[in-house]
Amino acid sequence: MLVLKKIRKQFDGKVVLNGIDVEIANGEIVSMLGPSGSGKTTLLNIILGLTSMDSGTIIFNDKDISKLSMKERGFNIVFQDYALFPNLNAYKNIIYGVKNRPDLISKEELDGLIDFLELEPHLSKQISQLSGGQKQRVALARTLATKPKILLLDEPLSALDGVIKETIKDRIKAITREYHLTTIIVTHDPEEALTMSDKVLIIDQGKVSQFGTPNQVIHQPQNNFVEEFILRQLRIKRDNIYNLFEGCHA
Ligand SMILES: Nc1ncnc2c1ncn2[C@@H]1O[C@H](COP(=O)(O)OP(=O)(O)OP(=O)(O)O)[C@@H](O)[C@H]1O
Repeated sequence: MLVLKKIRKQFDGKVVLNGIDVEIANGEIVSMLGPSGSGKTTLLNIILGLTSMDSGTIIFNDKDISKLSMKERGFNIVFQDYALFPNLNAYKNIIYGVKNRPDLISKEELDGLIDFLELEPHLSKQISQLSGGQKQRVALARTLATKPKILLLDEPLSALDGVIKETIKDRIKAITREYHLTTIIVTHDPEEALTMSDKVLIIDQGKVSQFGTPNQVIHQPQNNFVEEFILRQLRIKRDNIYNLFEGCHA
């Protein structure tokens, strides 16, 4: 279990996280949802160990990891822009973090991962030759190859559209279930959060606005912000689609 206790963070005197308390069970997929600037990426980076917090405690499987370095924590992230190495082909990108670590992942496991993400046909391609969805899968494979104890994804679907988005969504869900991997996803899209996760962590002005299952968020919004920000956006989306169909019949 990952326990965040009273996490606080300021940048240049501006409070970004104002006492975040959350418990995430092992194997759970949690989406962090909130408007732009609400502190989602900051919280993700604090969990990763990339950004320091001003105060608070992070407990992972009963151990206080607050002061451990990023490497010692053993979590890993897929960045929003994928951060792939353009001078290396897809395969070299995938094995980048495990090149000299046969103890970490066996050849069979690596092949299994490449197979699961359907990356064989693309292994020798340069990054510039890959589509958005293929880049996303290479980035995912590179991160998963390091066998992270927690997988962190920053806006994993934002650069993708349509069918590719749905495919990647399903694949992320399938792979995290397969590996029983605790996964924390940053998104600003309510639909994405509600359809991808076991729990949704809604952040507003540096505080937890609601933390619950998609069902709880939809049927028991805990406050005005959840009602306005999340449910209103979904209603607008739905109305737009219905209006479109009505337009077709006219
Ligand atoms: N390194 C930094 N130095 C100063 N201010 C920062 C730094 N990183 C983030 N901030 C500020 O902290 C606030 C929260 O940023 P953060 O990136 O965590 O928000 P977010 O919810 O992920 O937003 P978005 O959805 O737009 O990515 C913003 O006002 C941002 O300008």
